[in-house]
Amino acid sequence: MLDAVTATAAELTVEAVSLSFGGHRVLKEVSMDFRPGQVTGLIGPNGAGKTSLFNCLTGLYRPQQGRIALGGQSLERMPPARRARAGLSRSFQHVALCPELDVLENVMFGRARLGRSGWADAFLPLPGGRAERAEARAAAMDVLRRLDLAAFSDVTPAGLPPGTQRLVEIARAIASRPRVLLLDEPAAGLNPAETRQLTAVLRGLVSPELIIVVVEHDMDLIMQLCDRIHVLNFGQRIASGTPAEIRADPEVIRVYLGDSDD
Ligand SMILES: Nc1ncnc2c1ncn2[C@@H]1O[C@H](COP(=O)(O)OP(=O)(O)OP(=O)(O)O)[C@@H](O)[C@H]1O
Repeated sequence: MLDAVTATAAELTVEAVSLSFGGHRVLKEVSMDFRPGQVTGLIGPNGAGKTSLFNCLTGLYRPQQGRIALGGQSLERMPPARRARAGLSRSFQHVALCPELDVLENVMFGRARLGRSGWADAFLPLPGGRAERAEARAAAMDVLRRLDLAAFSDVTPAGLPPGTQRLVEIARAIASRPRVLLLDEPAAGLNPAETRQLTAVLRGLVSPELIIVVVEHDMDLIMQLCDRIHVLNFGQRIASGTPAEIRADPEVIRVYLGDSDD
């Protein structure tokens, strides 16, 4: 029989990843893992390489060295679209919802990777896509209810407050039932009340199969939300640990927390 460790879902692993632009080394032999059932924070000063590492995970950037694997399967030769189909889902620093679609349709768009007949069938009135469209609507509506967004299903995103738009983005990201949810500065532009709501929503998403990774400068959110934290500085991992361990790490305090966690 499998023991508890081997029976858990797949880990996302980064091994000795290095990335350069011209002569500028942005990531230097970075190794870390991201575990299912946990929220992992990725923090560090501006320019430390956090977004670049996200871009390596999603396939937007190709590291010159190192290995990235999900459940032991190398992602190296997989272009971004295939990684998305393999279960990597991402939200961006700036809200990137489709302004012409209403909230429900935006979330349905997130389900497109699960569809058998492609995203066009989810929207165009083609006969082959009718059943799939109904299924996608129902599933998207379920996600909206889960995030307390059902009341906004038929409005377009532009009229919604920033915190609600952010939650719609997250709804779209989880509608694809990802194995890995990568959130790049989800609290950017939100007020404290919206940030608290976001923290609660993200905590509610934790499930045994799902890997959640959050890049964020809001240390209250990071410390409340995360089970583990990795810290980058000048492209190098300088610490990994629980929030309490990271808070007490002298190197992390020196390069990052010293003037931001007061
Ligand atoms: N496409 C690119 N071309 C050249 N340099 C890049 C590129 N992408 C990132 N960089 C450089 O890599 C370094 C790390 O940037 P990155 O955006 O990954 O940092 P970050 O930790 O996410 O910062 P922030 O907290 O400000 O978002 C920076 O010096 C940046 O200028």
